Amino acid sequence: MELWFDFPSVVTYVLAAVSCASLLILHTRRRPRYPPGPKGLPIVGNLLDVPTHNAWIKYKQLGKKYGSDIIHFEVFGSHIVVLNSTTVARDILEKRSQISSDRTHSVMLNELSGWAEERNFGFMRYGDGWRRQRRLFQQHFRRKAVAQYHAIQSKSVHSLLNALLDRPERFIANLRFMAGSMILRIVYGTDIQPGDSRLTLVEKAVGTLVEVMNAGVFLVDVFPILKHIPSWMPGAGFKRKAAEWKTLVDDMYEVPYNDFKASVSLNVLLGVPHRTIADDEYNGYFIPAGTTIIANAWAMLHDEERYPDPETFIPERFLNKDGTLRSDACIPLEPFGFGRRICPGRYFAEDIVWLAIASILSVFRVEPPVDEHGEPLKQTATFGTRFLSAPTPFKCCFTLRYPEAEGLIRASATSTA
Ligand code: HEM
Repeated sequence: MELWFDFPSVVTYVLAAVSCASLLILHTRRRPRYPPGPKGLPIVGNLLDVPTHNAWIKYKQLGKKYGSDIIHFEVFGSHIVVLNSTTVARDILEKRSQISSDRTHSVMLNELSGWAEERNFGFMRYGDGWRRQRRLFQQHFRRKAVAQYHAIQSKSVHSLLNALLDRPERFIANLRFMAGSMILRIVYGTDIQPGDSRLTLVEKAVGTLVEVMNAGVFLVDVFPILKHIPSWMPGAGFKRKAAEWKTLVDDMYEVPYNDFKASVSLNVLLGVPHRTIADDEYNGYFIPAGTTIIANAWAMLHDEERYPDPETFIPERFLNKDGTLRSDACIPLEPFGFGRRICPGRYFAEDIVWLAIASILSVFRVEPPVDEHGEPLKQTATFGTRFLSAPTPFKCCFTLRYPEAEGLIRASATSTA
């Protein structure tokens, strides 16, 4: 794990030394029985064991190593618990949701970088304020309410098909534009064109969120008192960086545009961490109040017992021998989180993902590109290794399934424009 801090000043040293001394005292006390995990070092604990790249894969490997679906880390006295199976995640985040639905307050993220809790209830601490916001949101996005967006969703998908016909090589940009422009139509009734500068601004601002999440541990989150050191001091590089990020985030919130961000962060392999608000015991393990809980959705969806050979694309795994859908096949909910904080946008998301995939496949054959001998080029699926992982750029061809498809695509794009 990276420690994000540049050359410390004398003040920083003194503050850190005092806090380290307290941590050392705590460390030497009798240790409760936490879930298994790597043995940490004095004071810093598991700082060097918490992975920052491909964390979902490493958490699963550690779970196997310790023979447990639940693993534990301690960093500077703060506890982190990772849940690698759906059963454990349901037990802790659903059955005990009254104590496991809080969010961690991060000085770096929520105070210094502009991602204030009041700007997005996804960051809000568990309580009445969050409850009010969530209720309001759900009125517009619950299962029955999302039908009102189907016309806009169809219109966006029709424009997407048209864009795929004109610029198939830009398929990733086309998909991102569909998501962003659709949210704008729904929330503000605004139509935008590809390349709109506000869209670029939002993408940059969301990038800062990813950077904060990726950076590892910020000392200011371990010792919040450091937020008071002036930005010009040596050791305050994190404050200068945060000020840069905050400028972008503030700009984004100034334009009526920020809801776009929900649509760009689709691949949340580790969910959004929860935090516990009371001491708990699970299967004989102690989980103290204030523990950060990470649900490893990737590990759950790569469970070999549920999905044999999980890395291979085998759609038939969901079908009966006669080609009909298996009665126990269902859309896995793990990517949308758990319990009281489960993604309230999931019905909307499921509908648009289904509509886009079904529409693309009904008019296009999506295939790998071919080499000079007409043989399909072999491509390995690789993904980003850090928080919000997306597939690394790859090539594919969109070919019309039948000649009349072009007319259909053009006509539907014009009729819904
Ligand atoms: C495939 C698309 C999506 C995925 C995979 C996804 C995933 C997630 C996850 C993992 C969480 C955290 C859940 C937890 O804490 O346990 C979350 C929260 C949230 N999502 Fe989504 N999401 C998607 C689309 C959307 C959309 C389209 C919207 C808006 C229309 C949305 C709005 C929210 C909000 C407001 C929260 C915060 C909920 C809270 O903290 O109470 N999401 N999402």
